[in-house]
Amino acid sequence: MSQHSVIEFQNVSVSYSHRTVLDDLDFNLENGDFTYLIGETGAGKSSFLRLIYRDLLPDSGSVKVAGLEVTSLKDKKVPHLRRRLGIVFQDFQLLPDRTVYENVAFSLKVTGEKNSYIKQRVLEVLGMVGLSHKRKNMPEDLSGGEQQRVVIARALANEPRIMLADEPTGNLDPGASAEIMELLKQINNRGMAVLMVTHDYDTVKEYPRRTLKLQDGKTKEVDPKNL
Ligand SMILES: Nc1ncnc2c1ncn2[C@@H]1O[C@H](COP(=O)(O)OP(=O)(O)OP(=O)(O)O)[C@@H](O)[C@H]1O
Repeated sequence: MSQHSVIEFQNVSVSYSHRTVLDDLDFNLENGDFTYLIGETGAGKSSFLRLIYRDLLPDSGSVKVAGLEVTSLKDKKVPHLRRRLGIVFQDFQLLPDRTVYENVAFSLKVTGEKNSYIKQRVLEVLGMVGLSHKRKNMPEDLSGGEQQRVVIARALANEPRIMLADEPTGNLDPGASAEIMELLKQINNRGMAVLMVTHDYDTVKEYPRRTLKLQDGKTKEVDPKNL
């Protein structure tokens, strides 16, 4: 793994019942990169992300994430890997019966942090996403964009090195999408690598970054302005 890489795939292949989804693929995400992963429905974007947080093992090849070889990682080390990742997915929803504060605190409690640290850190990350004043509210009191910002705060709480975002602007109106993109940009400017799966080409054009298109099992770099 190069000194600067935070994710490195080498010769990665994934097939489901004889359908090859990723085909001898190489991929590299460097420290501080911001990369979009695009591709048609069924191209394999979710499978690509699942490899990174060890929800899926490849049929062959090597997957290195934040210095760990994921393919040979013991089960008990998987939480250790996931703490190095901030995960912002549409299906990682907030707990509806807990306040905003508790939703963010939860991810720190499971790692066994001290209460005094948890309090300080939760207020810090809620401040970063501009939602300290909503800490006592329930998720249902928040707009979709605000809820997504809480999800981002929760993902930031453990100070991950890499942010994985799957369609973070998927269900949001343009104003809320812009807020989420500004936030991801800020997070990236602070040095965190961001890998974002999206179908939202308007956002990609507005915030152009390295864009990889997944097609026929491989990634190809495309010009984000010509999508
Ligand atoms: N567990 C599975 N068993 C069998 N086939 C699967 C499985 N998971 C995914 N597939 C198939 O593999 C292909 C890639 O799926 P994947 O979800 O990775 O694509 P995607 O690019 O994320 O799609 P979308 O944009 O619709 O979310 C699809 O044809 C899908 O039906």
